[in-house]
Amino acid sequence: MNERRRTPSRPPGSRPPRRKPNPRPVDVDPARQAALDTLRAVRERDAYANLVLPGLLAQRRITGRDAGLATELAYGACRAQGLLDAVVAECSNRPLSEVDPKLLDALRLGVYQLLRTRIPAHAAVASTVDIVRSEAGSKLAGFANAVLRRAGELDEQQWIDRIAPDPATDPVGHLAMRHAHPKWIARAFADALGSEGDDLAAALAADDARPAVHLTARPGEITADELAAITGGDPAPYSPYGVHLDAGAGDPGDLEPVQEGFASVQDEGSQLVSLALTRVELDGPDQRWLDLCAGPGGKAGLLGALVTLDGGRLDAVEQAPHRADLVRRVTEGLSVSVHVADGRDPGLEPGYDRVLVDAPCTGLGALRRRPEARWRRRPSDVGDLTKLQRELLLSAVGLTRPGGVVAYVVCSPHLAETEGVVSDVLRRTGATQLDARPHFPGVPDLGDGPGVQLWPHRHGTDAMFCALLKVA
Ligand SMILES: C[S@@+](CC[C@H](N)C(=O)[O-])C[C@H]1O[C@@H](n2cnc3c(N)ncnc32)[C@H](O)[C@@H]1O
Repeated sequence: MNERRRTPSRPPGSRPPRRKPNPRPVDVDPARQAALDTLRAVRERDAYANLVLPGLLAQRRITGRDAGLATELAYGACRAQGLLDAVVAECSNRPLSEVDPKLLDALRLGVYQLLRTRIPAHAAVASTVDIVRSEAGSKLAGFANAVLRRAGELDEQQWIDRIAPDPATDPVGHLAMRHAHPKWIARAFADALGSEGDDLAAALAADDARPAVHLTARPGEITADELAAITGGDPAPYSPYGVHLDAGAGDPGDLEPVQEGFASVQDEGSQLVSLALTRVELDGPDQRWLDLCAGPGGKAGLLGALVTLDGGRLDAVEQAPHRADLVRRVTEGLSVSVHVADGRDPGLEPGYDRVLVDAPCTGLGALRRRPEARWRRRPSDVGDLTKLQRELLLSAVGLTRPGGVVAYVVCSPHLAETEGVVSDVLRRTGATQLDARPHFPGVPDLGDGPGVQLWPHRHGTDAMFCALLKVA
């Protein structure tokens, strides 16, 4: 409040001054408020949108179409943040750094509705301005109104034409803006694909779309056909254990087979790389398997079920105790032992027949499943991670018997995390790299090998990488 206009204090015993009636209370739409609160939690607390929003919806009893709208707005605005900010910056008379962060969250939500939904422009503007007015008063509501009206003068394509770099001189920068990715990530995709054109555009577009939920039918418990029939999903195209559900299907955790442990939520790519490890022909024993980075247990659940059916055993190593607990829960009843240890020196007896290293990575291959991740990751993350990846893979090779096999997996197509790590470890050990492609039967477009890079736009999976190493 302005100091100079402060009301003088009232003399003792006098009647309190009549209060001005409050301005008309603003009806704030609960779906949009939930979306906005999610954006705030992501920005203020580094929260994960897909953990925050379901909690808010349950707490506020937002269901049905409203829940669908809140989800579309929250996840969509998180994904598109860089593009939305560029448009806000164009429409604002002050630099973004001077816009109050809470107001910026609301503007992102408004611009998202204008550019990327079919919500009529007047409703997108009015609902956002209402929220700003209810929280911050008329002055900022006026600012929001002015920015959003300007943003609504062009559609998404026209904004891209105006603000994205020229495709002739900066094709990667152009596609990065068009598909709302940071340029360094678009660059990493371009390097892995060997394309700065249509293939890159298709990869970024697929990465920007809301993905289908994939389930794994637990081997020995239920078949993929049975699981598809129960859940109303479709059997997956490549994994014999996979089922795809619609992107908009409700919370898969509520499905009975998932609650009963017959099925788990797992990207089909994650199933395929686990299966590739099991499909390599081995001479000699095949009873001791190891998962060196097991939490939260997606791959350990599948490998554990398969090795149990074969009469063998899986050791599952995880450094973080709470994630090791998740692995224990997923693998209950299977021949699996969970160890809380550092995979670089887990203190286990060497001589494993098959070893999986699903190393911590940038996660650039699963950005479509984590709405805010692309704006949170930094290029500097890559260096620290590749060092850890190399150390874990070296440890895995050391723990594997001669003639045994190691699968090195990351959910990233970044060449430093994929081929860079593998070629370095091959150089330092006597291991040889196998052609992984025959171990992905029926999967098309696997490139020149020997490693396999899966892609959302080609395979409908996360962009997982898999290299298979035979130990000398
Ligand atoms: C990519 S995730 C593994 C995902 C898991 N395989 C699945 O399918 O659910 C990598 C895991 O490695 C764990 N981790 C990180 N550093 C580790 C280390 N030095 N040794 C063992 N595990 C580690 C992380 O806590 C994380 O749970």
